[in-house]
Amino acid sequence: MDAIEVDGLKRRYAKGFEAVRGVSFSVREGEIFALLGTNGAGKTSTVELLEGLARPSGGNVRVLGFDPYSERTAVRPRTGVMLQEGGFPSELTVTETIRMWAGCTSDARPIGEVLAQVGLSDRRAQVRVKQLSGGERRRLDLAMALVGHPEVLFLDEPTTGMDPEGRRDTWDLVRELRRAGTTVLLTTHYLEEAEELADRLAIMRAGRIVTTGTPEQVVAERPSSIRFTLPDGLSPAHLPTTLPQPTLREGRVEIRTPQLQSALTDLLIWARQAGVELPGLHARTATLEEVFLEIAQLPDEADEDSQAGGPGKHRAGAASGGMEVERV
Ligand SMILES: Nc1ncnc2c1ncn2[C@@H]1O[C@H](COP(=O)(O)OP(=O)(O)OP(=O)(O)O)[C@@H](O)[C@H]1O
Repeated sequence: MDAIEVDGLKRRYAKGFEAVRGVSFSVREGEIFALLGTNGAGKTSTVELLEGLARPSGGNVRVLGFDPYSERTAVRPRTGVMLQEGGFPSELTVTETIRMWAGCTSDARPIGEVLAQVGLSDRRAQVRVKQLSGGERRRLDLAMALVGHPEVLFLDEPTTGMDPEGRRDTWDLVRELRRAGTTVLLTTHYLEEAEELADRLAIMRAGRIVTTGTPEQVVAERPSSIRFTLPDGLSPAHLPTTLPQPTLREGRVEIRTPQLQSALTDLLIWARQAGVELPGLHARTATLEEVFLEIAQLPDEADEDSQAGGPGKHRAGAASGGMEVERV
């Protein structure tokens, strides 16, 4: 059994707007899974269903084998939740806030231990919540999520507002939790965060998952690129015909290819045989940012087609592993 199982999940808000349109994925025990997507893609709407905060309008969710909405009492004590907005009483100190929360939690961990884990011990522990910086508030949010020994942890944009050091500390902490066997589902706008932490990830757009897999799998589905400056006296027509059609911009050649190794080999053999230097030669696989931007820039009208189930243009299905984007 996977720690989290999501199948055909839908969420419709008042006035019929469908924010989650049939999402399926699973998170294995002890895995870190990242949900990515532009603003409004449906990440929080999805995560709230997994947290049992609302009933899905379609599909199924299982967390540790239970329905988090109808079997909330079985699931809630075993999960930790870090919402986007903590909403703490601002007059309480850090210690008072966490003590209050620990009082509502069965089998709470020692407060000092949790505060030390998120870097809020010593003098910061006596500061009032209203005096905390944005990043410190996120640390307090995280501390609350960790009070009850969670087996599954939901982190909604955990490092928003943190400085680079705070972000690194949080990443280390999340990795430490994974080593201890905690399952983590996080949403983030930081692609670097997903690359650093996620064992697997999914990119959402307009209520659907467009692509999912390990970070390596997700980028491997996009073409790699080879770039160099066109040597004097040569035009793209001189390049080996086995290479994909190159583009030329301000003297730089770009070749986009799904077969990086073989294209690069062809290019280098040709260059050696022709006695040609390729200045500024640069070859690399796609980046998560490129994949993300490509998905984010899909035309808007495609959403309507996909919501209506119309054929053609953009078919971004509840993914099981592949890039499911088609454009005419
Ligand atoms: N309570 C609500 N009632 C109606 N529509 C809502 C409600 N909450 C969210 N939405 C809409 O649902 C869509 C998905 O929102 P959601 O907050 O899930 O996206 P998100 O991917 O988490 O975005 P962000 O990155 O900005 O947090 C958006 O169009 C949003 O306006």
